[in-house]
Amino acid sequence: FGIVLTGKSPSWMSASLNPLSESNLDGISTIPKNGMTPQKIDLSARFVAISVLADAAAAGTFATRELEESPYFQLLDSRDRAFTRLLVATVERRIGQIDNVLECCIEKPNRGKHVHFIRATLRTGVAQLLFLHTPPFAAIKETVQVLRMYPKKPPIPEPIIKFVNGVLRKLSRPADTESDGSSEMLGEKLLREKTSPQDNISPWLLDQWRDDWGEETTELICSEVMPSDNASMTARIDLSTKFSLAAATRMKDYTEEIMSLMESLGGDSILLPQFSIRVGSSLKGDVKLWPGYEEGAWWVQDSSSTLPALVLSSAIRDKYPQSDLSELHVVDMCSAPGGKASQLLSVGFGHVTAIEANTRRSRILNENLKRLGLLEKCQVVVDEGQNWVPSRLVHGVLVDVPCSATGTGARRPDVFRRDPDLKELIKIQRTLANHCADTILGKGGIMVYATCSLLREESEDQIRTLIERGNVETLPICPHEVPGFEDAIDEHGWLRVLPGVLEGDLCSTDGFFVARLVRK
Ligand SMILES: C[S@@+](CC[C@H](N)C(=O)[O-])C[C@H]1O[C@@H](n2cnc3c(N)ncnc32)[C@H](O)[C@@H]1O
Repeated sequence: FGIVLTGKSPSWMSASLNPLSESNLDGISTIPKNGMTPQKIDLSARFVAISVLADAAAAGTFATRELEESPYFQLLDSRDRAFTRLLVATVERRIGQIDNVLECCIEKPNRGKHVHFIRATLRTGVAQLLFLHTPPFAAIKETVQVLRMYPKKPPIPEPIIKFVNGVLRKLSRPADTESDGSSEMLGEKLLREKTSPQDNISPWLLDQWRDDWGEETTELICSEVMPSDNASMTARIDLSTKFSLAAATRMKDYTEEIMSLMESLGGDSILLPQFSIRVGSSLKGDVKLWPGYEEGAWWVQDSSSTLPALVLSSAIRDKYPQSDLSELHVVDMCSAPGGKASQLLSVGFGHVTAIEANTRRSRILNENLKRLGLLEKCQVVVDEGQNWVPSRLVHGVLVDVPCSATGTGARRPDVFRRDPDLKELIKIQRTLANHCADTILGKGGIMVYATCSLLREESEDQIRTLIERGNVETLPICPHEVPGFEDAIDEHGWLRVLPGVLEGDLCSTDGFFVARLVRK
């Protein structure tokens, strides 16, 4: 795929060069304007990965977040997209170890104009050599070639290109030859001797985990979310169906419907204990192209993320046994992209108010509910939750507060490198939780507070403070309500899911916290 860019020092990401616009596609064959020499860009997966990594590093953001929005990424075919995603995710997941290996063999790091692009190229090269096990010849040649495609002026000088080539070649050479003739690459030896998977997690976060959960459990969490071998990072995708919550709360036996959906998703998908489906490796690529997506048969939702709606629904059914769920009003506070709202709607609540502060995310929420055929019964409110007051107090509230998202790091490695404004997050979490308990929930109503955080400060500590205010108390979660997660119930009757701690298939699930309360 060759694109000819014309003009002065173009920022390859700039809106004026949006490659999706007709004029730029025409530009592939246009004669250079302003007498500038056209630059030919080989739009390969490696080029896109390196460019997005370099731009993200320059902007202080994360490439895994920016990638899908990149106009050049959208021009790649689906195979190249998958490889680009893999390259970017591997670099960002392993960035601490990659940089430590590079530090061992670069005496004077480049600090010039091209610093971000060069660093991104080196990191992408090392990621392929040491974590993706790409044959060294291809990994080095194709990666170094990207430096010659640098899309801005001035081009990267040839001596620098040779230097990058030299570093990657050095790392790929045998370190020592064993007596049996086998040898490991220098890069592999450095990786083994000088780095540890924990180098990829911010030290403040590791310290906090040690304080919160102790050394042994922190080791378990780390080995699950950052295994020493990249090969064990299998892509785990769990789906919820419209039948899952009703089946898990034993409202109706939907086994047949769920099994038939599983079959359509490939013979290697498995049923999780709370009726999520974990898809097998036979399903690849864009989830939007998988069977049943268009028809709204399922949505992507991690199995631990299904727990808040599960324990809310089961308590409301116990509390109001005579009522039809369609008569009850529940609020889904902090709703986008709508996984939990979809569960509540699919189980039959007749009146669900979904509140979301972020306009862009509320559009995604709307689209998701529409695709699933659930929008009709849902009132979507785009506002800060603390401003919303119901005309009548409601029967249930699920408040899934914004948080550090540290429980989702196995899938979104950037959360382990971010430095979130915890003070601000804790403040908004408290404001939202207090507002739900004081102003939204009726007497005897059920409230569920949830975070996908691995920090007590955002979870257990918040619930303690909320209970101390006096108008809510814990309604303990019982083992029979949370199939597969029984061992995650703590001494208070709250659910604390830590990656790597549960047995079997649920061992790899996201970290989550769920507390259920009742309004006094
Ligand atoms: C953890 S996510 C929610 C996930 C969602 N419950 C689901 O299951 O798909 C938190 C959401 O809260 C939203 N948010 C942040 N502050 C908010 C506020 N003050 N009021 C309402 N929503 C807020 C964020 O935009 C984000 O979409």
